[in-house]
This record gives sequence, C-alpha cells and structure tokens, in this order.
Amino acid sequence: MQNVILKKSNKQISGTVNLTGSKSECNRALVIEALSNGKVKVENVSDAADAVLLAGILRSAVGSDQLAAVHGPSTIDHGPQTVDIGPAGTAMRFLTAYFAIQDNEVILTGSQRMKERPIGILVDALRELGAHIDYEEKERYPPIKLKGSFGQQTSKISIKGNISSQYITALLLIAARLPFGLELHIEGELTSRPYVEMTLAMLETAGIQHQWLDNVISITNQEFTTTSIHVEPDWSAASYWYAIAALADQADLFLTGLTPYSLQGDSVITEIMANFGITSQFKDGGVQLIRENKPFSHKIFDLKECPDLAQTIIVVCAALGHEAAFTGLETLKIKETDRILALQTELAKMGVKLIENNEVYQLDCSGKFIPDRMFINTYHDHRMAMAFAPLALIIPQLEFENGPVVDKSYPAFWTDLAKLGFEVQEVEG
Ligand SMILES: O=C(O)C1=C[C@@H](OP(=O)(O)O)[C@@H](O)[C@H](O)C1
Ligand SMILES: C=C(OP(=O)(O)O)C(=O)O
Repeated sequence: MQNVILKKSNKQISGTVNLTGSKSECNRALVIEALSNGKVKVENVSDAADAVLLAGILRSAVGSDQLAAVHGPSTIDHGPQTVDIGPAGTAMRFLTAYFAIQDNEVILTGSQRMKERPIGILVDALRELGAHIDYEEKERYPPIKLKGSFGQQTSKISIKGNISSQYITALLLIAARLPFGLELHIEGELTSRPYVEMTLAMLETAGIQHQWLDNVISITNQEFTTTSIHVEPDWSAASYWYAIAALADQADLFLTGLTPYSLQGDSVITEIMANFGITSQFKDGGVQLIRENKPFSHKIFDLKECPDLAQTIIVVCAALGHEAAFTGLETLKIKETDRILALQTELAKMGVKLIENNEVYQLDCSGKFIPDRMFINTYHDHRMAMAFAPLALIIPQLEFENGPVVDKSYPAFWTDLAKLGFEVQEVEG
C-alpha cells in the first residue's frame, strides 16, 4: 500500500483546477441510462472509481455495445452472477433497486465495510413492492441475493427518511419502470434532502415527471425521453480547494466548469466558506476563489443537507482554532467509516477535541498544538484523506495512510495538489 507524504513550503496558492464529474450525478445518470433502453446518454462520465465501477456493472447488465464503448470494464463474473461493488455505498443502494426489478438472479456484495452499512430499510421497501431478496450473511446488511421475478404488489410504500436518502433515491430511480408506479411516503425527517431533489431533477431531464406533496413523492409508470445528461464537476471535490484557500495566507484559485446553478447540494460550500473569508466569483467557465481577510463569523453549522462537507469544514475550523458547533451529523457514522470517530481520533493528534452533547458536536481547541509531523489514518475513507490534506499549509509534514483511497471520488487529487505547488511523495506504507 502506498502512503503519501505531503508538504507545502509556503502559504500561497494559485492556479486552475479541472475537477472530475460529480460522483452523485454520474451514479444517477448511469442508472437512468441503463433503465432507459438506450434513450438516455451520459456525457462527462466521472473518473470517480465508484462511478467507473457502476458504469462497468450496468454495461454488463444491460449488455449494450454502445454503453460498452463509453464506459469501463465489466465487473460481473458470468458464472453465478456475483456483483462486487467494493466500497461504493450509493452504487450499492442504487443497484439493489435496479437488480430488484430485473429478471436474472444476482448476488450483490461489497467491501468489508459495505457489509457493515445497513440496507434493510431499502430491502423492506422493495420486498413490499414485490421484489424477492434474501440476505446472504447478516440480516439487513449486504451481501444480498436478488432473485428476479419481480411482480408488483403495491405502489404505496413508506420509508424512514432519516437514515440515508440513498434508499429514497434508489426507489425513485426505478419508479417509472414499475407497472403501477410509486407513491413514496417519507416518514419523519428527511436527511440529505438535496440529493433527493437532484434525483428528481435528473429524472425530469430524462422525461420522468413527479409530484411531491408534503411528505409524499409520486411517480407514475412513464417512458424516458431521448436525451443526454451532462454531469457537472463535483462540488464535494471542490470543497477541498475551498479549505485550502481558507488555510492559505493568499489564495487565487480557479475551479473550471462549476456554475451557481448546480444540482449538487454541496455547492452550498460557497456560502459556508464565505464565513471563512472566501469569496466565490462565478465567471464564464468556472468559479474564482478569492481570499479576503474577514473575521470568522459563524458559530453553528447544520450539515444535515450536506453531510459530505462535514469533514472538510470541521478540519478547517480545527486548523484555525474556531470553536464552532455542528449539527446534522448523525448519518456520518454509517458512511465509508464512522466519520465521527475517525475525526475525533485524527484531530486528537493536534490536541483538538470534537465533543458530542445531545447530537450537537462542539470543537474544543483549548489544547490545540501544531505538530512538526502528523500521520493521518484514513480508514478506507477518501474524505478523511482529502479533508486533512489542507493541513499541509500549517503542519510542516503530513503522511497519509493509503494515498489511493482518494480514487473513490477524486482520483486526480494528489496530482492536482502537485500541480498547484504541493510537494507530494509516494512512500511504502
Ligand atoms: O445520493 C447520493 O449520491 C449521496 C447521498 C448522501 O448519502 P446519505 O443520503 O446516506 O446521507 C451522500 O453522503 C453520499 O455521498 C452521496
Ligand atoms: C458517503 C459517501 O459515499 P457512498 O455512500 O456512496 O459510499 C461519500 O462519498 O462521502
């Protein structure tokens, strides 16, 4: 395994970054493409390993030569059909719904961590709709066997909204393909709401209409229209450049392809980072980040709608000694790792605490110190590596466990850092 040593000899950053396509948008576009019988095409397929893997699996499943030409290699083993989705949580959830309505039998499995990420809520919903699904190992967790022969039993189902919006998106993506459509009642609070809005907006681009009244989303059985879906650059990936700008003394960064009209909820990073003195100027072809010396102005961040930004923002606050509080972090415990525990463990290496009290997480920087070197464990979580990388602007030497972990969503992360003046060295781990 390769580790990465990261250094930055000064605190200035300037240059242009071309970010890859959004993992979230691309995953949705690929499922829509696969369900559309060749009518919908995806443009600007993301380089994110999770999206490349999903593209390969769907290409094999659909068996379309056209898709084969566009996307990466197949990962389906054509004996007993076992599909290994590795660490890709969104893809796991989307494929569960996708395969639930196909005729063939498929075993869907993933990495060790994937086997600890719950799927029971989605399986319950799909079973109620008429799917035949078994658990292969532990009840309510992958791997699962999808046995085909879907026969719709009902169109009205209820689903808990506060565990993962990915279950809801998975159901919405297949809704128009269900003979009687779908009337989805969301119980309780809806977490990660912008991701559901993104799903509905992308379905609309593909010709699928919906109705969303109070907590009920309805989609009738409908045909996709012939169209293409263009995947925007990834705003979650952009957040690491905002963090770098926030920790620099001088920053002049241009991120290409981003617009203020994104489907991605993580574009809220522009507003959040305004609290740290980073101004976003949208121009033709991208966004310019400018560092202004303004006092820090925010004390509580609610991140329920943008959970993937949590690590970025918490690490920036810790680095700057801002004792902010954070809410809406409940879902972080079931992501690539328990991100709360991972943050607490790694921030402790610079004397910073993240303390929970009644679902409010408070940073305590009273014991903060700047070590000469810091080793960052990454827990198979791309965002642990990328969120801690900006610390190279204040800590002389960082070493990251498992550099390629970033491939999951942003494979060019280390090379982009090198292009913009960071010293990046691969070493044996
Ligand atoms: O639908 C999506 O593309 C995603 C939804 C979010 O998950 P939750 O809904 O589980 O919070 C987010 O964390 C994940 O990275 C991508
Ligand atoms: C949570 C994430 O991904 P997934 O759930 O798709 O594994 C993420 O990218 O931060």
